[in-house]
Amino acid sequence: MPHRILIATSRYYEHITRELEAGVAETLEGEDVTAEIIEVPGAFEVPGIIAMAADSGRYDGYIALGCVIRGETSHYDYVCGESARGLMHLAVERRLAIGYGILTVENEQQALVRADRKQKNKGRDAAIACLEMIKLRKKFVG
Ligand SMILES: Nc1c(NC[C@H](O)[C@H](O)[C@H](O)CO)[nH]c(=O)[nH]c1=O
Ligand SMILES: CC(=O)[C@@H](O)COP(=O)(O)O
Repeated sequence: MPHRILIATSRYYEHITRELEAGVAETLEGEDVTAEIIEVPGAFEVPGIIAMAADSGRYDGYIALGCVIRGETSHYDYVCGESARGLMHLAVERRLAIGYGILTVENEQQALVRADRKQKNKGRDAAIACLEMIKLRKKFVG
């Protein structure tokens, strides 16, 4: 039975998140999984859509993708902090297998390097984490 993965992706910096998605897709290739992408406006909405999807019971794991670039105000801190806190809450309180692929960076150049499959490829890291947490969850939760 293939593992069912939901990729919850922010469209706020689409040219960045598309590259993260490509890193995820490359990593999942050849794995016994099915993957579905759902889009949200920004990183702030990612935990909420995963919570809603988790209520369906249709997925074994989740990959959260996004890109948050610091602006002039404290908004960056809230978007980064609350999206991370929301995902951690889901992982711990609802035992969800989540790979974290939301970039939190100072500028676009830092984001490009981290999304690029030939450089830091953070999409791959998030996919690997999700796969490993799905397997570990089956060991402890069933
Ligand atoms: N500035 C960034 C945002 N801001 C938007 C929020 O995530 C949210 O969609 C909005 O406040 C409406 O609820 N989102 C990112 O993903 N990246 C940013 O750099
Ligand atoms: C991360 C953000 O929300 C940021 O892009 C918003 O920019 P600003 O703080 O200049 O309003």
